[in-house]
Amino acid sequence: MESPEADHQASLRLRGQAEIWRHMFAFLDSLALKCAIELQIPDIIHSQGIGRPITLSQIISCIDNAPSPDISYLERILRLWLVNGSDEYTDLSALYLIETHAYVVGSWNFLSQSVKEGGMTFEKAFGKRSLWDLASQDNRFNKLFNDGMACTGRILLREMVAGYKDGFGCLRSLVDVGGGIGGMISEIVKSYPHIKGINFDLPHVIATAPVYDRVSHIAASNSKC
Ligand SMILES: C[S@@+](CC[C@H](N)C(=O)[O-])C[C@H]1O[C@@H](n2cnc3c(N)ncnc32)[C@H](O)[C@@H]1O
Repeated sequence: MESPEADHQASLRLRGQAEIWRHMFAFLDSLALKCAIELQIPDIIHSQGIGRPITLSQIISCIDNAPSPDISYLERILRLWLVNGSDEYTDLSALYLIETHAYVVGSWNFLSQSVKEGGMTFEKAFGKRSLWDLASQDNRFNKLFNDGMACTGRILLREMVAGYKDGFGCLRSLVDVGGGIGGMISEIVKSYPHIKGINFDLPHVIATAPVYDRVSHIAASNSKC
């Protein structure tokens, strides 16, 4: 039989190992949730109505562009994931897809290199100075990024307008610098129609911004940031 001290050391080693395994696979929850969002599973379940059960076969039959769907994979994802229902104002799906995108996650793999030799992880991973540079050359990512920003913007803005009631009253115009596609400024001028809104962002972002009443979009003169 081992001594109590040896037992204690062995138990510490095992706990350390378990902790490393936990970190090693922590990404699985994030990526399973990303998969569920990409397949629009929350929307499919939500469209059934709150509290109404839906079978795996019903879910899989509602997934768009699935030429040969595999129900066993769907079952594995749903074992990892629960639905609470969502609404337009609390839905963080678009932001989640940014944060788990290869451009965002990829640069973290260069952290140790940056510690050793300095320089930005993002530049080492992708040869670009910033996420904005990449977005300007990748239309799909540009849309994903702008939609993701707009979804957090809506959530923040709802709280801001509710809590900051008199703060906007004295303003005649308001500029949102780095305002993305203008979601936040458009909501402010909707609640305060006397304000003239200006949305300022990079050209590739402004190019995709919707038209809003009482909001002018202005593109920054160059994309260096
Ligand atoms: C974190 S996002 C915020 C987006 C926006 N506020 C929203 O909530 O939707 C930062 C924004 O700054 C913009 N940006 C970065 N560099 C800029 C620059 N030099 N001039 C203008 N906008 C810039 C990006 O394109 C991006 O839309």
